Amino acid sequence: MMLLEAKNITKQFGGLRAVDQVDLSVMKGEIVSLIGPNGAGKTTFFNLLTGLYSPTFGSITFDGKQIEGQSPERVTSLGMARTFQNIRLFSNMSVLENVMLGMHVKTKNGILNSIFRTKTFHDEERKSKDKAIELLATVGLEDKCEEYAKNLSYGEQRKLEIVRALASQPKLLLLDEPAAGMNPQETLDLNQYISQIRQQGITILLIEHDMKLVMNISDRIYVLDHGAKIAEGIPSQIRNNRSVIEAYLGKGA
Ligand SMILES: Nc1ncnc2c1ncn2[C@@H]1O[C@H](COP(=O)(O)OP(=O)(O)OP(=O)(O)O)[C@@H](O)[C@H]1O
Repeated sequence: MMLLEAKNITKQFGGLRAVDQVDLSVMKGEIVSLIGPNGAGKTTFFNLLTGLYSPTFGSITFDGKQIEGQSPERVTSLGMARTFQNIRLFSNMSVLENVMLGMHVKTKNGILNSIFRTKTFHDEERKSKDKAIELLATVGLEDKCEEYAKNLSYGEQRKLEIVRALASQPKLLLLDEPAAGMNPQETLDLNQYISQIRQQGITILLIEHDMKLVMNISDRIYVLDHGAKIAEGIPSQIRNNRSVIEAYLGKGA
């Protein structure tokens, strides 16, 4: 079943076409990677999917609904969550609070329940807290609930960002360079963790520069260069694709 279908997506910044007529689709349950040299348009494409930018042209269908140009809050509430290339945690809040904030979109607590601190409010808070601890335990961070996010190691902060995204119970998780700055062991752990997330029924779209991780984990790969899609296929097809090799290494490679 198709979960995400982007058609003819184009984003123009003044004279620059950062994304140029890209078609991309993701089936439910897949792990799909989006790769390409620096400046290829990958993050811009994520920003278009998640509502941070509106496309200049093109349509995006997610879980049967048109979402192009919708607000990030609306897109999150429909079941899409993401992490960022540069970690965006609330560094002066605790690990637990960071995850609970990610959950906010799904809790039933309305403004009145929050103001009057009703029984519903307390019940919901308790449920959210238990769920957050359960999620943190999947990455071994349950003992660090009360730590400030800023005191976690870099690898732990990356994991916390993923957990926070998962807290909104997404159907589709977008990961923007999750292995950036990780050592080989942390990258191996991440590989396993992403596979576990998929086993829970969550579909994954990944931007990543670590080719070992990409080739290992992806069902399919899309390659962008200068905003345009230059290849798509399974890992073995992409590894041997002439245009892809040239995009990374230059013509004559
Ligand atoms: N808000 C913006 N305004 C103007 N130009 C932008 C904007 N955002 C991105 N760009 C430009 O669009 C192009 C694509 O950038 P983008 O960050 O999407 O590439 P990327 O593939 O994610 O690169 P990297 O791998 O280095 O993160 C670049 O030339 C960038 O300078």
